[in-house]
Amino acid sequence: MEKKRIVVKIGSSSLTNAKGQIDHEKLLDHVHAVAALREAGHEVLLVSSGAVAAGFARLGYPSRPTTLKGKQAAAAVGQSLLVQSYIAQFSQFDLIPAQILLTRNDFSKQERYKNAYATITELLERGILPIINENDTVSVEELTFGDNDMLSALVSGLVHADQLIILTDINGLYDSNPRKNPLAHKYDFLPEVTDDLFQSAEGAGTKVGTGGMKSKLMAAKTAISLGVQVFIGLGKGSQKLLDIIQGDGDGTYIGKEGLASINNSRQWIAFHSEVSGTIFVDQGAEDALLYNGKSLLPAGVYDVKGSFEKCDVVEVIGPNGLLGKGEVLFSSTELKKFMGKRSEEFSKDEVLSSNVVIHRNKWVKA
Ligand SMILES: Nc1ncnc2c1ncn2[C@@H]1O[C@H](COP(=O)(O)OP(=O)(O)O)[C@@H](O)[C@H]1O
Ligand SMILES: N[C@@H](CCC(=O)OP(=O)(O)O)C(=O)O
Repeated sequence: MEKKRIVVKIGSSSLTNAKGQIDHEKLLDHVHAVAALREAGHEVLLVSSGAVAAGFARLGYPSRPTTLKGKQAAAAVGQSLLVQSYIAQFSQFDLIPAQILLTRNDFSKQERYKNAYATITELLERGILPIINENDTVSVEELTFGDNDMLSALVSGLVHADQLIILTDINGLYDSNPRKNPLAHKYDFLPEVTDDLFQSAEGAGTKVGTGGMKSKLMAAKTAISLGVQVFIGLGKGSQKLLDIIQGDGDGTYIGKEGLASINNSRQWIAFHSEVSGTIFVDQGAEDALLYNGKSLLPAGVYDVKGSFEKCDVVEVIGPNGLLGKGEVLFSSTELKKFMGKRSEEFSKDEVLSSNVVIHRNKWVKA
């Protein structure tokens, strides 16, 4: 069988009980299934939720806390308990877990993003099992990934995974919430995530889950745009993940075969970068960028807003609105001087390291 790289996301509801304790039977079931995937030769990364859910009871909370400091304190306690359990259980399969806690900032700063990629790749090459969670204890509310569904989608793009498996407490996406509507119909396969699907998806099903099916759909949409196929559902026993990758899982498969993988520079520009300014371009430049796969040259630029440096990310506006984002090779001061000019109009003392404003490899359409 062809070796695959699989990201497995496990939700709080699939690891803990409502009393704020790790459910060791559930955890062990996942451990057996991950070990079987590894045994079959596949690479695995776990994105494990459950820190808050596993920690709150020990802090004396009767249920999952709602305040930021309550959640952060619970996560600090629960994360250690979770990883302790994983280390103990994986050791019987000679698998060594590595804890990776990420914040939004680790993705939005390009250097940190590249570093996260390098470290995870090194761990995988050495046969280690990365166990990833959000660094809840230090994340500021506005900077979080939203939830671990989105984190798992971004991680699956980062590592160019073959598949993202989102394990939850329900066997897939239904056309309405099956906990409320017994006649709800399950989707076995969805070629893509269309906007109308969001109407059928509601919030979390239990007191420990956070995002519900809505956030899983958002995550699936993101993963697919990054070239990663998705499965949302459940299973039991050591064969469950092998069954899922072979197409026999109990859930919803999303995305067609052969999705194009997106290189990390483009992923970073599209999903993580902060925009430092705006460039306005004419119709010729719009056609070059959108339809002809060309780089943006100064001749097509007629206005510049904001103050940016070379290698910052800017958004580009054409006559018909937002076109996309890209890494700029001119500072805003330089671009104001050269906009509207053709390369041959640059005088000798104006020779720059590049006459390209945004290279096509560092450009993503809106
Ligand atoms: N259309 C839908 N199809 C399936 N489940 C849905 C739908 N809308 C809402 N849900 C709810 O989403 C829940 C799973 O999300 P969540 O509780 O956040 O789990 P997790 O902890 O695994 O992230 C299900 O238990 C279900 O109640
Ligand atoms: N980082 C949080 C995850 C919160 C979250 O997204 O939970 P879930 O919806 O159960 O995947 C934790 O470990 O508690």
